[in-house]
Amino acid sequence: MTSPMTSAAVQELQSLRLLQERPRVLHLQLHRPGKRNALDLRCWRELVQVFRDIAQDPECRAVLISGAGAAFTAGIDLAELGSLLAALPAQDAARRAWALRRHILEFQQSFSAMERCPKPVIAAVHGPCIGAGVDLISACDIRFCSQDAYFQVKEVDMGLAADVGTLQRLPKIVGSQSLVNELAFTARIMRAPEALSCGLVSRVLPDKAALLEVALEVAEAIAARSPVAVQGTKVNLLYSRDRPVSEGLQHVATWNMAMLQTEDIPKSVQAALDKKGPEDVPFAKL
Ligand SMILES: CCC/C=C/C=C/C(=O)SCCNC(=O)CCNC(=O)[C@H](O)C(C)(C)COP(=O)(O)OP(=O)(O)OC[C@H]1O[C@@H](n2cnc3c(N)ncnc32)[C@H](O)[C@@H]1OP(=O)(O)O
Repeated sequence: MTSPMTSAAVQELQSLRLLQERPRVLHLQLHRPGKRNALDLRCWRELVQVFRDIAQDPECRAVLISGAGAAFTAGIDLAELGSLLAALPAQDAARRAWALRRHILEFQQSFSAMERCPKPVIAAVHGPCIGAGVDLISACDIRFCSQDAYFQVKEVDMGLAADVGTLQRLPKIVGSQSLVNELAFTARIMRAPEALSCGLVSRVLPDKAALLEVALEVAEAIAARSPVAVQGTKVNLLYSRDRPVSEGLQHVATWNMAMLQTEDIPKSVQAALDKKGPEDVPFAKL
């Protein structure tokens, strides 16, 4: 079963690479290994397009994101960041500010598209995950890493406040606001064991090969389940994250007044009665 996402349009990706190694699972690689997968403008744009396409792709039910080569990512491409700042309109502060605001909102779109995509996204981090890399993984649904991974909210060392999601999402992932504040104020490197203990990642694997294998297995397990159930779960978890419990409950009631009518429920119930698992049920595409 090949996803439409592995078709011609996707072959044109340059800073990303899209692989299909398991049925119904897409594996997106940050793919500038010679530059430690530094996120260039092409990459930021390709991320938006890829996740918009994945959201619409009925063959894809889960996504894995990893880094090619020696790093997950070295963060924003610093050479390009310099050029972008140098190219701002010279004559007027208001116009420079307006142009910058537009750029920042565009950068934010890349990770928001990933977060809004109803298919669960698993980040598999090995080696350095720096600056915008932390923003990126904060927008993912599940984070695993290898023993050699490290995480750094590096923006403060570059003279800026992080502005593409870390400051907004990380406190909701990591239980301790004090820890987030410390990491963001000091750019201290956090290694895999601490990332596990504070909840940034939920598993640490010995090396990259084991990491990718486990991440693909989990993606496959997600993809085997009812897409109505899984995607409804992601949408409602995200909705509820930023709202009071009462609003989340209203939302899921309204959601499920439509979705409980799915054929996936009787199929799943019958499978359970027959002592079969969801892997044995042929759920229709969504
Ligand atoms: C509106 C803005 C929104 C976004 C803001 C985001 C901000 C951030 O992301 S702040 C963080 C920026 N990143 C960094 O400060 C990391 C810089 N890189 C490193 O510290 C090291 O490269 C790293 C520890 C990741 C890996 O070290 P290693 O020894 O393995 O490799 P290097 O020899 O240093 O690098 C290999 C080639 O990659 C190029 N490169 C590395 N990082 C970047 C980068 N961020 N941008 C552009 N290019 C990068 C490096 O120059 C080498 O290239 P070459 O000399 O051509 O071989």
